[in-house]
Formats: sequence, structure tokens, C-alpha cells
Amino acid sequence: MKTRRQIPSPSLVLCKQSGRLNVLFNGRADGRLNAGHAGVLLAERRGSYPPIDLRILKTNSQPGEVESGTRRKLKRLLSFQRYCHASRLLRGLMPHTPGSLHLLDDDYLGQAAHMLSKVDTWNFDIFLFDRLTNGNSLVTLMCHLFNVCGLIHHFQLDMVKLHRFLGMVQEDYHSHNPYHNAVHAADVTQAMYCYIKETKLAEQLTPLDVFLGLMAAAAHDVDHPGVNQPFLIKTRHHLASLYQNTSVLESHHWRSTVGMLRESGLLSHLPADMSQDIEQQLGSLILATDINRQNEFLITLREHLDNQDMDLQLATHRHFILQIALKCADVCNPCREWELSRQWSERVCEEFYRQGDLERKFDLEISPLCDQQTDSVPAIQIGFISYIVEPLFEEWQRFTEPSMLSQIMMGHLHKNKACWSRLRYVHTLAETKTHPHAEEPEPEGGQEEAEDIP
Ligand SMILES: Nc1ncnc2c1ncn2[C@@H]1O[C@@H]2COP(=O)(O)O[C@H]2[C@H]1O
Repeated sequence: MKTRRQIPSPSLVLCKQSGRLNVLFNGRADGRLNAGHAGVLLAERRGSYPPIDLRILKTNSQPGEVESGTRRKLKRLLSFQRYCHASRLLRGLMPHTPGSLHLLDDDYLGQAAHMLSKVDTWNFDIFLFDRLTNGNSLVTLMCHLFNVCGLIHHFQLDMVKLHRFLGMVQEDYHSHNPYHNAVHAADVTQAMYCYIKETKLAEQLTPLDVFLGLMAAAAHDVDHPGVNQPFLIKTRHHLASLYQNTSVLESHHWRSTVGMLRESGLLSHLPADMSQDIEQQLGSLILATDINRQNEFLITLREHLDNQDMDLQLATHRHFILQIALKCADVCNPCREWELSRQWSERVCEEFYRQGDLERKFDLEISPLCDQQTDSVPAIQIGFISYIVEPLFEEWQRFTEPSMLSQIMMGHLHKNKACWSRLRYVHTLAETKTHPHAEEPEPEGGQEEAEDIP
């Protein structure tokens, strides 16, 4: 079977001879075609966007020649994020992260620890947690969850390697993305933990399932460029050709994760077949988050529920339900309480609008939902809830038979939808005032329920 990992990644490389950045579109010149799997994977995970993948050409050192420390350091591949950080430091600029302000004190840590004692509650405020942990919500949350789930002990994980791996994952999220950033990953991980703890699942899941579920949640959007797949395809981004225009971003998130796993050596003590299996299963979970595959998963889930043939003793069925759980966690923001949900909605729309602005600037067709002038936040939310979130969570609720958590989530979902309906009405009304010839909107259902909207 042809695997994607054999396809070389075109990129910008730092040419050893000239010391300049060169574009290599066929990947042949960088010598990675002959590299082993690990080498290719390591190279693949590096910076996708802006489309710069800074890597050093294979050196001409003879076999057996001892490399100098400097050269070894140069050969270390840098992600775009880390490259920016390093270049800022080289230029004598302090990073603009809150970390440099040394704000974190015992008080903050105490409050963060207190929050972690309630990490399995649905009203967990990930934005507050991120502030209390000084922007380290993903690393802190994952270390805590791995600990409470007994995964460190079970898999005999090296804490230093775990920390290194999680640090790389967190750092490779783009903090400038309003939505697809490390806080979103932490939010999805916290939701995934809540789902894993559901009675229906908790009794059946093995430590490996829990490990995979949390890892996939934490890494499922790593190195997301803040634009969607159609944008990458129409701008002929190298990732689109690398992954043949199919699950482009999800493939990149997965391959990046595998690269980081290997680089950190987190699983190096496990038998090779086990770590390979983990890599493959992580891929299958992360690829399931491709929103274009929503129907495929929904239909299968419905069939299982209608036929009542879900048998969680079977590894394949547990894997399927983990895929569904991750999909739910990924789009659960409309099921959060209004204040949290609203923030995610505004963030995701801001990211859409930024893409739309880019498209306008470069005379490209503006993608659906990305035109700030025509696609309002409330309208986007109502569409997203009605066509994506509601159908999925209705089935999830059936699966949990229904659990208390499912009922709480559905309650928030309906209330939030009503709030957005009310806001859409207000928004359209305002539009008709600005454009007097436009038709006045009919009052929309649910506005009574939405009276607590600020
Ligand atoms: N609140 C939301 N409103 C609209 N779209 C959303 C919202 N939350 C998530 N999404 C979309 O759901 C998609 C899930 O997969 P992605 O992370 O690739 O991209 C996500 C967004 O495009």
C-alpha cells in the first residue's frame, strides 16, 4: 500500500552553499527522498504556514565523520513558530508572551490547581485556566490528565520526555490564530476527558484507548495555519499537493504529531509494533475530525444505534466511538454555557473573516462564511448548530442513553441557538435601518428564551 509519508514535501530550504532561502518544489534536492521514515516524518512536521519550512540541507559530511556541536545544532529542524521565536531572540527582542513578565505566582498556580480539581465539570473555563497557567493550559492540563488517568505509570512514561513532547505540541499551535490555537486544543482535550468519563465509556475503555483519546485531542489541530483546506488548494499550498487535496490539514496535524512523538522519544521504550500501532490509531482519530467526513461518521453511528449492535468489548467499536467522541469534542463549543460558547463563536468567525480579507486582498473568490460584509456571526452560528452540531449531538445523546452530561450539553445548545436567533433578528433589523429598502425581518422563534443576552 502506498503511504503518504513517501511523498516529499516541497519547501523553502536554507541552501548550505549560498546561505539563502531557496524554494524546492520537488523535494528531490533536499536529500530527504532517501531518508528513512523517521527522517521524512521529522521533516514533514515543520512549519506549514506561512509557507516556510526552514530546514538545513543534508551536510556533506563523510560517513563516520564526527559532526561539530554547531553543525548538529544547525541540523536540528526548526518549526516556523520556533524559528520566529529564535530570530526574535537573535535580534535582541524579548518574546511578547506573558511568560516574559514573570506574572505567574503561587496564587495563580493555586487557583489553577483548584480548577484542575474540577476538570471533569462541563462549565470548566478554559480561557481562565489558560490565563492562570500563563498560556500553558495545554501542557498543564495534559500532564494532570495523564497523571489522574494513571497513564504515566501504566506506560512507564518518562516525565521529561512527556513534558518535552507536550511543550512542542503547544508551541506548534499558532497563538495568533483567534480560534485554531493551543487553547482550542486544551478545550477539546477537556471535553474529551469529560466524554471518556461517561459511564457508558469509562467502564470499557482500556488505558491505551484513554491515552489515544487524550493525545489525539491535544494534537488534533497542531500547526493549523488559520485558513481552511479550500484556501490551501486554491493557493496551491505545498501541503495541498503533498496530501493530494484530501484531508490536507488533518493529515498534516497527524504527521506533525508523529514527528514530535519521534523527536521527543516519548514512546521509544515501547515495542516497535506498539508505537507503530499508536501512530496509526492517532492518525485514524485525527483524520476523523475532517468536517467533510461528517456524514460518513453520522450514518455509521446511526446504523449502530438503530441496530443496537455496538459492542464496546471490540477494539474496532471502541475505536469508532473514540472517533465520534473526538468529533463531538472538536465541535462542542456551541454546547458550552453561553459566555464560553459566545467567545468561541466570535473567535472562529474572526478567523473566517481574516481568511476572507486575505482572499479579497489577493482577488480570490471569497470562501463561504468568510465575508464579514454578508456573513454575520449569528447567521453562521445558526447554520453551524443546525447542520453540524445538533445532528451529531442528538446521536451522541442516544449513545449515552442519555447521560446527565448529554442533557446539560443539549440544554446549552438549544439555549445558545435561541440566543443567536435573537441576535440575528436584531442584526437584520439594524441592517434594514441602514438600508431602508431591505425587507424588515420577521421576528424569529426563540427570542423570548434569549432575553438574557447582553
Ligand atoms: N462555533 C462555530 N461556528 C462555526 N463553525 C465552527 C464553530 N466551531 C467550529 N467550527 C468549524 O468546525 C470545524 C471543525 O473542524 P476544523 O477545526 O477544521 O474547523 C472547524 C470550524 O470550521
